[in-house]
Amino acid sequence: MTTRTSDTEQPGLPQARLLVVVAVAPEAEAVLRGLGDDARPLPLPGGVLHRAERAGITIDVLAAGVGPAAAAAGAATALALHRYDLVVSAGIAGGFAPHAPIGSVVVADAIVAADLGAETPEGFADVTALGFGTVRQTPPPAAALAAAGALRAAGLSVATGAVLTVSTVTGSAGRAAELAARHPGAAAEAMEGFGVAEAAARHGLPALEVRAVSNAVGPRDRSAWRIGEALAALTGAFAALPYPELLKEVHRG
Ligand SMILES: O=C(O)c1cccc(C(=O)CC[C@H]2O[C@@H](n3cnc4c(=O)[nH]cnc43)[C@H](O)[C@@H]2O)c1
Repeated sequence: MTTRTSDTEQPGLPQARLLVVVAVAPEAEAVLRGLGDDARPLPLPGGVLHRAERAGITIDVLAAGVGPAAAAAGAATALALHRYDLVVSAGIAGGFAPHAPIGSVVVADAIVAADLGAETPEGFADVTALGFGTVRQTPPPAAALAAAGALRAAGLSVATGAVLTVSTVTGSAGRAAELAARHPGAAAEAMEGFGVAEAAARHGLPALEVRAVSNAVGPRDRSAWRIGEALAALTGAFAALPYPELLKEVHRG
């Protein structure tokens, strides 16, 4: 039988738990460095969770793979096997100019599936406009605000706005302009947030998205990606997030 409690949990005194879902191992390592690097591995079907403790809170980090499907499958697996209070999608991202320059950290105020829909003669129609499904998950506003405030207080360059989830990395100015026009004020583009947030929603849990910007959304220029800089910003963000406050806001909401 599957159990949803951990070996660290006291009966009658459930420990607060957070699940962080990233795409690839270097992102998981960056997050874990921010948490203090004392994580231990726990097997999970199709992957490995790395469990850290911070401020009395259990934080599990999972590298679930690139793209919304892998992210949703990984998150759903962890959520089925363990109890969590909050889920965070994290990693590197493309930033929309001028809101989110390279090296900045983006805290999502909306997590939007930006290419889930159909092309029509009148242009793109998302699945909500087509009459089924949703393309937007909204992080708890107070928790997102608390996260952004703490990151700013720690000296990080922080932007807030929608983080778009796409299945194809934008590689042209035309596509960047089209996305920006459809989602005014969008701060970043990545490939996993909506999958993670959908999995969380199925379990009745809130989700945040925290991204460090490695490149500008626009014409493809691999030489301009600053992955090391973004991973360092991700480490800084996970060292500075106010975990007890986030969980308090989530439980209050
Ligand atoms: O274009 C390339 O050659 C290339 C080289 C290395 C990595 C990639 C990726 O597509 C990584 C995708 C991975 O990183 C996130 N990410 C980072 N920047 C963006 C972006 O501008 N648009 C979408 N996703 C981005 C994403 O969440 C994936 O996990 C490409």
